[in-house]
Amino acid sequence: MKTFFNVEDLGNLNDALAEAKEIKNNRFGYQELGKNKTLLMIFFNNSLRTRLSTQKAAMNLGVNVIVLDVNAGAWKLETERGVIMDGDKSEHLLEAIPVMGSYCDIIGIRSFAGLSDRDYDYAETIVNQFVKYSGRPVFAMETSTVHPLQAFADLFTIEEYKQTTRPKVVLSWAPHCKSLPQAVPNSFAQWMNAADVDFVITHPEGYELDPKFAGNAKIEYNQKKAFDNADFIYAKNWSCPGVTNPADYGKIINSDPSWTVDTEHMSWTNNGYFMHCLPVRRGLIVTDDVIESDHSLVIPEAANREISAEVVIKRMLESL
Ligand SMILES: CCC[C@H](NC(C)=O)C(=O)O
Ligand SMILES: NC(=O)OP(=O)(O)O
Repeated sequence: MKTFFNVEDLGNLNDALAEAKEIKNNRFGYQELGKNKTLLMIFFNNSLRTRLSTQKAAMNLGVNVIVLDVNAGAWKLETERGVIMDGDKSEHLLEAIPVMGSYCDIIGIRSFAGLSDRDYDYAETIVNQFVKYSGRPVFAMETSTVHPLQAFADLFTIEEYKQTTRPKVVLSWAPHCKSLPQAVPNSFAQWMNAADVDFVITHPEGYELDPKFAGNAKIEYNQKKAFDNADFIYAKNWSCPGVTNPADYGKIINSDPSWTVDTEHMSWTNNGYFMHCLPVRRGLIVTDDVIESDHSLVIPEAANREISAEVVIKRMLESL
């Protein structure tokens, strides 16, 4: 596996979920694979779960880990070609990338969407240069448009907790005070569409996800109807994806607090579980009672990030 950005990169999804279950019970069983191998984790943005779980996963596999926070210690990087570098950027990405690639065997990268230029973000301009110029396998640790390690862990968690063969899973928008990327909902939708679940997306008008990710999912603009009889509620904020109105890309076009998930919302479900990728802003996305309830899965969901990362790194090691 040379890149991990989309669900299809794992091949058969049921096989990948079975491998995750096996690794969860035997996470130290493959340490020979990582002997004398190095993972370079590159962060252009903050992280808690991804930073810790991916390092842990690599260490489980016997892999050496280097973590680089590009904006804290490295040279400020120019990402555009054809510019005269007489500003505050000392190094160009096109030198930095192959240099970084020379120190490692596998690269993980986090580079969030800028949320100002939709074409630039949705072309994955930054990350695709790492794929092209590093000479190494590259996996996403949340890029402009995807967060597959999160979605893999989310689906694995649903498989662990589902009470029926084909559960109803609802991706619900919720309000936020900042413009957030679409990467998490994009990947969640992509992976749910590939899984054996009854998938519904609910959000105010104008927040339609890119069709590349929303696929054939049912879109329900009435949140209460969407929650009806749901088994899993996956709450997340995202800024306007610019699908219905490109001029609104990256903007907050709705702040309606009635979309905040509270106990009444959860009463509409089939005694459903609450999920969120974290970090979460209580009082905006979800109330304290819901996220602290015995049907909140946010902690086991975060713990499963170690497992999704270990499957991906293991597969990349096996293909070196
Ligand atoms: C895992 C989530 C990362 C990011 N969240 C924030 C707060 O920037 C997002 O919404 O994409
Ligand atoms: N869910 C997730 O990726 O969390 P971090 O942004 O803290 O890594």
